[in-house]
Amino acid sequence: MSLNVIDGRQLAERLVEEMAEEVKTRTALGYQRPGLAVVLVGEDPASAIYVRNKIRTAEKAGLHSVVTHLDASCSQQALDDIVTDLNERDDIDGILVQLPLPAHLSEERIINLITPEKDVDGFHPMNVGQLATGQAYLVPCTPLGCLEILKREVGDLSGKHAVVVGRSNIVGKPMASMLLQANCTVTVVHSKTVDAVSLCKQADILVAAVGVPELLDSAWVKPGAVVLDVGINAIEKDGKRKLVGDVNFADVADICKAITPVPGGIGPMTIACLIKNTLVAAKQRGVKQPVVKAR
Ligand SMILES: Nc1nc(=O)c2c([nH]1)NC[C@@H]1CN(c3ccc(C(=O)N[C@@H](CCC(=O)O)C(=O)O)cc3)C=[N+]21
Ligand SMILES: [Mg+2]
Repeated sequence: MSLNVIDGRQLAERLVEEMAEEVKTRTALGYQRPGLAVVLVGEDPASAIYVRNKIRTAEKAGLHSVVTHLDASCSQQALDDIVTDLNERDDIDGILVQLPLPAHLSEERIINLITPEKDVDGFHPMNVGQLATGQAYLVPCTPLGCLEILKREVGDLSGKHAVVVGRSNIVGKPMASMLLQANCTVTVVHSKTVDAVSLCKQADILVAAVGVPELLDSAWVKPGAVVLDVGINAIEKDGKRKLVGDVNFADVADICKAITPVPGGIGPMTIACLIKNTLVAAKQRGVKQPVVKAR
């Protein structure tokens, strides 16, 4: 079987270019530039890199962006105040508070505090409920990126057996909702599942989101399956730091129809979908301000 390694970087770049065109058109019509706010608490180096990537991509798309960096020891009240202010700001369409938060801060409280209209992560219970009832508005970026890839690689998903490995609120659960909405037969496999391997082996579409380095090898994959690897795990190999997914790429690559690599697969698509959600939020809010043309 000829192997198809899905180039998430290239696809994401194309999506961002398309969105940049759309932003240009909208601003030319007098709409305010879509605005994305990212809030980072603490000094985790991986989080800092992700936030920088998000802002760089937002700028490529022509968005207005604001980063708020709070000290790791900041109070819940200080974080709440920042979010409340962003909720009210007219120049901000999308708000993302980078997770995980330091242990003394409540993620649940922040997820509930971000106004659903600006919740570009799609984590607010209102947006989760809208997705679950087929009224999707803002949906989580990582599964949305997965769906974009599947639309291109598989086309019509109707009747396909999709197996999602992992049941997090961020990836597994919303991924299962979206696949169900697209008329797949959906199985969710998790740590308490009996015989996960044989269930995965039946998948036409296999989404791995467990956070265990290279857990899924060829025994888990049906020949001809499309495999999406959501995991981003830093491991030591031959004394060097290396990023690997939840799938043993080398072992699986020659039996599947298509596979996303790590890095360069789902990660860049997640960020492209964050920009997409910011545009969705901006259009829904529809803030149009008079344009004063300098001459
Ligand atoms: N509120 C919130 N929303 C998020 O969406 C969110 C979050 N918090 N916290 C952290 C995770 C992680 N995440 C990634 C996004 C892109 C890449 C990405 O682009 N990765 C590249 C490069 C990775 C690298 O070189 O380190 C790749 O896979 O090719 C990775 C990870 C979003 N997250
Ligand atoms: Mg996200």
